[in-house]
Parts: sequence; C-alpha cells; structure tokens
Amino acid sequence: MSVRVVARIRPLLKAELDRDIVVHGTSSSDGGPNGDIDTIRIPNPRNENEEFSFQFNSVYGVQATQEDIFQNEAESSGVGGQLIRIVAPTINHLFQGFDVTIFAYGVTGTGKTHTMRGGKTLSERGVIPRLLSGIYRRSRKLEKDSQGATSVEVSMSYYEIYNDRVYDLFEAPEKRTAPGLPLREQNGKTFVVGLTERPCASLKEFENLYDQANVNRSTSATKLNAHSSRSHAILCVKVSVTTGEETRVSMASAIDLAGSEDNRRTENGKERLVESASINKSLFVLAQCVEAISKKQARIPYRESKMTRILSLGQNNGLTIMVLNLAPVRSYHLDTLSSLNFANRTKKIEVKEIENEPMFRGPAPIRTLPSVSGPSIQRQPLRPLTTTELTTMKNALASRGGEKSVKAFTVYSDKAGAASRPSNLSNTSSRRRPVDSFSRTADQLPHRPLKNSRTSRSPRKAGWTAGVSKENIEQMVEKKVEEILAARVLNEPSKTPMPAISEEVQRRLELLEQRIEKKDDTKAEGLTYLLMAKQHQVRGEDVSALKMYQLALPYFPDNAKLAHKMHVLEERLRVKREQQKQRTVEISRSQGQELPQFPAIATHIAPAQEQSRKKRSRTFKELEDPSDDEYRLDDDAASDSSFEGRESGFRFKPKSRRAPRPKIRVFRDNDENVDLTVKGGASLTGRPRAASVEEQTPRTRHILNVVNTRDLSQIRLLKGVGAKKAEMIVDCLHLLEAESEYQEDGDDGMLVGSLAELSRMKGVGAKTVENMRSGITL
Ligand SMILES: Nc1ncnc2c1ncn2[C@@H]1O[C@H](COP(=O)(O)OP(=O)(O)OP(=O)(O)O)[C@@H](O)[C@H]1O
Repeated sequence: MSVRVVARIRPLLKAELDRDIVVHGTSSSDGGPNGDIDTIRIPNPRNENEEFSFQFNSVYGVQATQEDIFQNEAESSGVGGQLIRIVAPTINHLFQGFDVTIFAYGVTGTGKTHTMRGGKTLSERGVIPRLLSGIYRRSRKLEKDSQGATSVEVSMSYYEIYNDRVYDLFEAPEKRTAPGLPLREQNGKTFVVGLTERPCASLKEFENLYDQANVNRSTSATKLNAHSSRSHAILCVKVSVTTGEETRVSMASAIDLAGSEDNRRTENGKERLVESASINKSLFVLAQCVEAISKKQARIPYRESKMTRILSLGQNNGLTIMVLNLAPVRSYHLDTLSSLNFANRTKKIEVKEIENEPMFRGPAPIRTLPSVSGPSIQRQPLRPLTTTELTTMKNALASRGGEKSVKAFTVYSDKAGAASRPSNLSNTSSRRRPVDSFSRTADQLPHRPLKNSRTSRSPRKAGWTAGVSKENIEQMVEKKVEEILAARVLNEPSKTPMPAISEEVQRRLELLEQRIEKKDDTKAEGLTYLLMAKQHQVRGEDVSALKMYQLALPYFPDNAKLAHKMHVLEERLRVKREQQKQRTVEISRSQGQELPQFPAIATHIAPAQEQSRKKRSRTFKELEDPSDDEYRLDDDAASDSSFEGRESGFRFKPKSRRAPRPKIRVFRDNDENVDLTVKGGASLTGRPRAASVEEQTPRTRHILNVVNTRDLSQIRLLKGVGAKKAEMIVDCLHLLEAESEYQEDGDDGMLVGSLAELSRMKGVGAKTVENMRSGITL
C-alpha cells in the first residue's frame, strides 16, 4: 500500500481577506463515492491561462472542520483510493497490530499545528487528541467486551528535532544537554536513546502530559506566523493489548513538521535564520529522499538529517498518512506548487503493511505500570527484548521447524532493496523483535559489544587498522562518540568494556565530539544562502540566485559543484541578456519603430511571448547543471512541461475556453501640452531615459507618477486597479529593480517610462491602461 495523502486547505486568515485565492479543491471525474473533493487545482504561475491539478486520496476545503477531518469510524472507507479519513482508520489499524504514522507537511503558517494539535475547545481539538480519545474509547470497549480478559496499556513519548538535534519534550529546555539525544538503529528501526516514556491510563492523563510537554516545544513569532513551530515534533503513542500471555504492541507516530520558509518573506533575524536553515535543510533532504525513492535510486539520503532518519518514509511499516496543509492565497503560490509536487511524489511511495507480531511473556507476573507523577519514574529507552525472554510465536515455530520467519529478517538500511537482502546478522539474532520497555529496565538488558571493542579483542588486535579504510575508522569513531553520548544521557557509565585506545584515537574522539556539537552552527548560515539561492532559482530569479550563491561561497570555498553552479548561472544570464537584446531589436524592427527594451518583463510578464520564452528555455537547457541533485528543490513545480505525462494524479490543463489575451497594444499620446520629462532615473531597461522616447500628456504623466510611487494605496485609486493588480504592479517593479541591480548597465531608479511599458506588466494589459486613462479627468 502506498502513502496516503490528504490535503487540507486552510481558510483565509483575517489579514488575508482581500487576497487573491489561487488554490481550489474540486472533485475529479473519478473522484470519491459521493463525488467527494479529491483534487487540488492551481494556476500555472507563469501563465494564468493554464492550470495544474493534483489528485489525492482526499481533499478538505476551507470549510472543513476539525470534526470533518476526524469522522466516525463507521463513515470511513479508506480503501482503494477512495475517500479516506485521517483518524478513524488509524485506530482500526493500531488495534489490528499495525504501526501508524501521520505527518503534517506544508509551508509555514498553513495550519499543520492547527490540524495536528488544534485548539483547546472540544470542537477545535486536532487529530492528536481525537486519535487518543478514539484509542481510549476502543480500549475500554475491548476490555469490557472481553470481560477483563484483555487489557490495554497506553504510553507516550514526545520529542522535538530542533536545529537537527533531538530533545525530549518532557524535559524543560534549561535541562537539555547541548548535543541532544542520540539516535540508534536497531532491528531496522530508528529510535531515540534516553527518551522518557510515560504511561497514560486515561485521556485526561494524556492531555495533561501532552499540554505540559508542548510548553517545552520551540516556537517563535515570525512574520508569517505568530506561533511558528521552530522544530519538528514527534509524538509516539504505544498501545499494548494483552490477552492472557500474549501482548501485541503497536505504535502510532504523529508528526507535526516545521514548515518550510522563504526567508525573503519571513524577514527572519539571525536566530530565526539559523532555525530556518535547519528546517529548510531537513525538508529539503526529505524531498531528496522522496525523489530518490520514486526514482528507485540505490542511495536514499535518509541519514543526512535526523528528521528523515526518524520518519524513514518508505522504510517504516504499517499505515502512513501525509496531511498536506495548504494556504489558498497567491502569496504562497510557488511554495504551494512545490508542496503539491512533493505530495504527488510521496503518494506513490509503497509502504509495507506488516503487522506487528504478538509477543509472549514468560511466567513472570505482568508488571503494573508505575504511577504517572511518582518520583520513581525512570527514563526508559526504547529497547528491544532479547529472544531468550520474549519471542514471537512465528519465530518460535519457525526456529522449531528449522526455518526462519520472513518477517524476522526485515532489516533496513539506507540502501534500497536492503529489506530483501540476505541478512548477515543472523548470528546476532536479527529477528524483528517488538519493543517492550515495560518488562525490563535498561540495567537488565544485555549489551551488544561495540564494534570496536569486539575488534580490539580479535586476534588481529595488533594491526587491526591495517585493512580498514580511513573512512571506516572515521565511522567507527563517530559511532563510538554516539555510544558515549548515549551512555551520558542515560546517566550511567557505559557498560561497554572500553577497549584500550591509543592517545591518538582518544584525541580524535574529543575532536570529533566537538565537531558534532559545533558543525551545524558554522555551516548553518552558508546553508541558508544555498537554500535561498535555490528558492530564487525555483522562481526563475537567476540574478538573485547567483547573488545568494556568491554569499554562500565563503562557507564552501572548495566546493566544485557550487562553483560550477555559479558558472552555469552566470553563463545563462549572459545568454539571456544577449537574447533579450536580440529580441528587442527584432520587435522594434517588426513594429518599425524604436522601442525601449524590456529585459526582465519578457521573462516575468508577457504571456503573449510565452512561446518564444519556451524556445529560449530550450537553449538554456543545454546549460542545465547535470549535478543539480546536490541542493535540489522541487523546481519541477515551476517548470510546467516537466509535469506533463510524468506524474500520475497530476494533470496540466490549458484553460482553453478563455479567449486568447489581446496582443500588446502600444499607446501613443498625441495630446498637446506634452511634457517630455519623466522624473530622473531609468526606464525599465535600466538605462537612463531619453527624453525623446515618448511624448507624454499630463494624464499619462499622472498615471506613470502614481505607478512609480510603488505605493499600493495610491495605485489602487487608479480606475480598474484593485488590490490584486496594485500588488502585482509593485511586485513586478521590485523584481525588476532587484534584477537590474546586478546588470552591468543597471540602475537603481527603475521607473515605468511609458504606457506601453505599463501595459506589458503582469496583470495590467492594454485594457487596464485604457481604464486608468479614462478614470482621470484633467
Ligand atoms: N483550518 C483552520 N481553521 C482556522 N484557522 C486555521 C486553520 N488552519 C490554520 N489556521 C490558523 O492559521 C494560523 C497558522 O496555523 P499553524 O500555526 O497551525 O500553521 P503551521 O503550518 O503549523 O505553521 P508553522 O510551520 O510556522 O508552525 C494559526 O493562527 C491558525 O489558528
């Protein structure tokens, strides 16, 4: 079964009421059983006459309430691509012994936390409290129906990944250790070492713990969200259903990811920028993982961020639901497309529906859970039990019959196809063992000897490094550091017998430890520039992208790929400029007149020139960087043709019914009393304006003066110009200004010099200019 994707469009916020809505939920022809909404439609930002549509398992529009998202179990279907609900099928799966992962994904301020956590009132509760409420309800029913023969225990752990470090949310921020908690992989699962696990016997207990822990979550105000989550929050709820000697444990993970941020819009300060870089980086790695999975690449870069290691998309078993949160407004247009593109890929990831196997307790009496608030609470790392004490029925039967259970060898690694790879861990028992932290304490757990400790005791002791590569040594040392950190976190000395290590190795250990603690800070800023560069590139703003790469360069001085990228961009801009000049000359010739040049408008504005732009982009393709994967974001969102026919569930549709846009008209002001001067500065070309280019009437002058103020309130007063058009005009001018800043002959004072230029601007057109003129009586 593949990852299920449920999209939710949030309503307009107060400050957005006058904004343009570009995201719409509709129902596809092959939609849900009752014509349910399952498709998102959004215009192509480069050509408003075209539209993209994305089909998901379900789409919730702006009217959808928290209750709608929940729904009663009776109403859920959740099969065969039909409408699915988020919470109800989750509970079914959990009690059938499957693990469940629900994660909310979206740009900052699109409603992830609102969907997952929700508000305080009953009706405003989000997915998580409703999920827990359902779990307790189902538990009570099971216990009652079985007349006490079955009991259900629920426990939770809750942590955040902040700046790529893992922190226990049951721990106050001031008690955190700087490096955070380490991660470990065991039996194909990634878990956090030293995490608190709290039993919670009732919904009330859960809510108390959850609220308490949420206070510790890192949030801050940004320009786009007054309560922006600065971390990824991961809630793990363990449900253990015991009947007689058999216990079946399943895990629900509810993940509220931090939102991606465009730092030009957030106007983040330094601290927020570092957070933002970390958030964007992890989301970027996630996108890379999804891309690698969908392209069936051998290497999936899970390990490049803690979030992707933990989420393990495509590696985890059971049911995985992605909630795609979207804002409907135009200001999020490109980000929304990028999210939609990501979701479109994610929905194709196959997830194994492997049921957790029951485990059997020995004769030892079942331990009662410690009290929630008592002083005796111990931090229980999630560790598996050994096969000597707990074993699955299947494994027991299989070993009796001399066969190994297939599931017993579900070992995953970064490499695709690892799950089916013959295990080389058989002698260390690679069976898939369910986690049970209730039955044993950390002290009772046997320790697997460390790799290097085993090695040190091997007969090759004296020259054991001889055949080991530098890289391997590095990895071993890094692993050792993690072990030591883990032991520290557990407040206990490492029980691993320490091998005799040389002073040199000891020194390197210390250096490495320092590096682990510091490495993020030093590169975070550079990384921010890289990500911003990529964001500019996605928007087709090559000049700004180049500028960002230049700013990133000092942080990655010897990075050949970065240098190559910059070279490609420089070359592309050079070609662009030349083609622009050439094209302007051609236009002028065909119109038999001298026209000013419109270098940037041609790229960003004129839909009528789309065809020639496409031709040009083919030329640029030759310059495309073949190694673009390194910092790759979802550029596809902006490159219309790359979607076509490639992504199922995605459709590209030109709005054919719309009348073709009128050809650009050139206005001539032949009125008398012409004033030839336009206030100093440059035309849109960035060149100083020649007084003779166009004669201007007072009316023309008035319009141009108003437009050139870039003042929204003034521009809105022009006839036929609403808030949306005014914003487009101002955005366009700023964009041109930014571009001209980097042009050799650029000038800061970018002004619209004629009505012809104005009519070519995005969203304006000849008719609007005519309107503007007719509204002025002089
Ligand atoms: N469905 C909705 N109905 C009403 N208000 C909503 C809805 N979704 C989001 N909001 C409001 O939008 C704002 C942003 O939502 P929220 O904080 O959940 O976004 P987020 O995606 O978690 O952002 P970040 O990534 O920055 O943490 C909040 O004020 C929230 O109350």
